Parts: sequence; structure tokens; C-alpha cells
Amino acid sequence: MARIGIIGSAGRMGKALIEAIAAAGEDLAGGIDKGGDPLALARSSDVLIDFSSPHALEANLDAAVAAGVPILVGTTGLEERHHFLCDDAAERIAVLQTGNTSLGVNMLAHLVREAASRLGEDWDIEIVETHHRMKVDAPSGTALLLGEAAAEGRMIALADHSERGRDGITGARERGTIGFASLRGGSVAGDHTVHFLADNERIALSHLAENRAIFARGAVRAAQWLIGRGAGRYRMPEVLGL
Ligand SMILES: NC(=O)C1=CN([C@@H]2O[C@H](COP(=O)(O)OP(=O)(O)OC[C@H]3O[C@@H](n4cnc5c(N)ncnc54)[C@H](OP(=O)(O)O)[C@@H]3O)[C@@H](O)[C@H]2O)C=CC1
Ligand SMILES: O=C(O)C1=N[C@H](C(=O)O)C[C@H](O)C1
Repeated sequence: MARIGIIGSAGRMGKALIEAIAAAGEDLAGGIDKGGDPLALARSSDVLIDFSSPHALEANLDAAVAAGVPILVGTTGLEERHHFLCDDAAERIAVLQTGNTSLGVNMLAHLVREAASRLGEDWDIEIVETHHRMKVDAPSGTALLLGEAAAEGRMIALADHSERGRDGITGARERGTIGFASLRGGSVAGDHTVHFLADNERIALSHLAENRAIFARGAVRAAQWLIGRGAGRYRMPEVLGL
């Protein structure tokens, strides 16, 4: 049995993870929240799963490196510097960072990449996400993951082509951009639609999460997969065989 340590264990995802670890027949090594000791947790775990806060990421990666255990980072709201921290840690341990651990979203990303690669710039791309009222970051990590997939399909850099907020006299839509819009309310676990919009026709590719069990199941599967992996930065499609 693998010993899995959870960072953010009392949160919404932490609770779903505790159930998923038991359902997978694995061992819960322990869990911490704000003020907890990630190094002590890492030393008693075979793998760490982090669904907490971007503020915690540096200490969590340092703990995983010091203990020599792999880490799955599911926390969203990450900035460029957080990705550099993941890159640094990945020189010493296995690191898998993803905005969404579900099979369905990673399949959607594959479809989006394919559609974006075949449809030209006449097709505008807009990504709409809806989440529960307690979510603190926008756009969602998943929306950004889907935006990256669309940008890869188009062979462009998302950072140079994203439109993250419209308000007031915005002017006409800039050709070739990828737009993001966020809705917040209720208890929605996570809905994402990638719209491809051309003259007189539209395609909408959607994923609707009915609960957090789908994220927890994928996270546990990724954690199992990470144990024994060499140093490096890994992605969910490798875990899921997509
Ligand atoms: N990749 C994916 O598939 C998914 C990613 N997420 C992401 O996971 C993250 C957590 O989501 P959710 O569970 O809904 O959020 P919650 O706010 O419910 O839980 C976050 C937990 O992290 C803890 N925490 C906060 N700061 C620290 C810290 N410095 N060190 C250790 N623990 C800390 C909180 O503890 P305390 O209450 O004491 O502050 C809390 O228990 C978000 O970024 C969310 O977007 C969510 C679902 C799926
Ligand atoms: O905060 C959430 O709840 C979720 N966060 C992730 C994200 O930002 O995409 C994944 C999922 O959509 C739920």
C-alpha cells in the first residue's frame, strides 16, 4: 500500500481525496493544513498530493525535495514564478502539476488541441468556466489548461494571444486571440466550455463536473503513478495514457 500525504486535507478537495485514497485501497499517511509541517508529512509519505494554496507551494516543493518524494500539485491560481519553482524541484524529484486531474477534462483538452489545429483563425476561440461561489482564482486552472491546448493546436504562445477581461469600450475582437470568461455562484463543481465561433456556425466542446470525486480519483491515480518515477515534470495525459 502506498502512503499518501495530503496538503490541504481539511479543504473541499482534501475531504474528497481522503475518500478516494480509501476507495483505492491506499494508506493515508496524514494530512496538513495552514500552519502544518510539510517536511514531517513528506518524511512519512511515499508521495504528496497538494491541493492547498499558491502561497504554500514553495514550502511544499522544498519539503518534497528534502524528503525525496514525488509530488502532485493540483493547486490552481499559479503564476509564472510558481511554474519556475516546479521546474526547479523537477530537477530532483518527480513533479506533476495540473489544473485538472479528471480523465474527462484531459480528454477534452485533446479534442480542443485537435480542433484548434484544424480550424483556422476564422474560428474565434472563447473559453467559459463556471465554479462555486467559494472559488478564489480566475480564470480557473482548467480554463488555462484548455487555453494552452488550443494555443498548442494553433502553434502560438497563449501568453501572447490571451484576452482575460473585457469591460467598457473594448473595440472589436482581436483576430487570433483566445478569450476567457469566468462565472461564480452556487455549488458548481466545475463546468468548462470551449467555443469555436465562425461566421454562421459554432462548435461548443464542454465538460461538466458533477462532483469532486472525479478530481480526487484522478489525483490518486496520478499519485500512484508518480511513486518510483525519476526526476522530471510530468503531465496528466502520461498518467491516463491519452
Ligand atoms: N487540479 C484539479 O483537478 C483541482 C484543483 N483544485 C484546486 O485545489 C485548490 C484547493 O481547492 P479546495 O479544496 O476547493 O479549497 P479549500 O479552500 O476548500 O481547501 C484548501 C485547503 O488548503 C489549506 N491551506 C491553505 N493554505 C495552506 C498552507 N499554507 N499550507 C497548507 N495548507 C493550506 C486550507 O487550510 P485552512 O482552511 O487552514 O486555510 C484548506 O484546508 C484550489 O487551488 C483549487 O482550484 C480543486 C479541484 C480540482
Ligand atoms: O476550485 C475548484 O473547485 C476547481 N478548481 C480547478 C480549476 O481551477 O480549474 C479544477 C476544477 O474545475 C475545480
